[in-house]
Amino acid sequence: MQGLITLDFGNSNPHAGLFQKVDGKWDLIKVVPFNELQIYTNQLGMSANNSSVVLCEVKSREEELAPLAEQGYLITRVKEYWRGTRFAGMPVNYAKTLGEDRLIEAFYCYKKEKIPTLLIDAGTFVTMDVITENGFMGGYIIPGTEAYFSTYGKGEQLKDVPLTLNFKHQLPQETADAITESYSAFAALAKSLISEHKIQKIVLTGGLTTLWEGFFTTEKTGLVVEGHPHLIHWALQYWMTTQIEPL
Ligand SMILES: Nc1ncnc2c1ncn2[C@@H]1O[C@H](COP(=O)(O)OP(=O)(O)O)[C@@H](O)[C@H]1O
Ligand SMILES: CC(C)(COP(=O)(O)O)[C@@H](O)C(=O)NCCC(=O)O
Repeated sequence: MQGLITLDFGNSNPHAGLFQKVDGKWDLIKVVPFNELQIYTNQLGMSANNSSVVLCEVKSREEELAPLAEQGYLITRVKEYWRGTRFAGMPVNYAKTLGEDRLIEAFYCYKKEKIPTLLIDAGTFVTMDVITENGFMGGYIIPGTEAYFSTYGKGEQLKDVPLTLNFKHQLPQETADAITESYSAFAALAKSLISEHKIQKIVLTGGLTTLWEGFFTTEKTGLVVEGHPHLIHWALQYWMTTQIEPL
């Protein structure tokens, strides 16, 4: 058996993807919180003898990573291959400060989709990136719902309004709706990107995927909208096995 552990160290919820190559084909066996990784590698018979590790980090967690290095795992880091301008043949029209998560997911879309794609990773922050046959074209960083709605804590009459993430997609006529529905301003930004860049496909990932799906399914746009819950792990697996070492 050959294994690959993909690590996504985002701003919250660091997690790991456990891949195994079975009959020449890579399967994602499980995605687990990083602090439970050891339990599952033991269960699945994965070790430094048969598996390697690939890491995408937006937030450094060196101390938590140390035990893996001590066990002898070879850790490939996306950051060591990202020097700006181009990444594995993909032109990148963005500063070198581009987050590794955005980079690696965009690379996957660039290679797999071949049509103008809007990639939305709705996590702690929401990123909205445009990928075309010309590469990574740029994108926005907007607050995730937790960060966004915490702003209302500054308003005396707004701070205690109970909110549910239930969108009505209508002109609000009471306070809770007026706050909640305002988040759809970001969906309006996505829609303007769609027309400006002739987007044919939207790829959604991250913890808030379902919420974002709701923004696009209320309209008949003719666009393909695809939820890809473990995009980051598949993107890391794809990059690792095609660009770094054909495992
Ligand atoms: N199952 C879920 N249902 C609703 N919200 C979720 C769920 N899982 C995560 N979230 C929300 O998604 C955000 C984190 O998304 P995630 O993609 O895990 O983060 P990161 O971008 O840091 O990796 C948080 O705001 C959290 O509230
Ligand atoms: C934009 C992000 C905060 C998103 O991180 P996430 O919410 O997925 O953890 C991350 O990609 C990041 O820190 N980027 C660096 C700045 C940039 O991409 O321009």
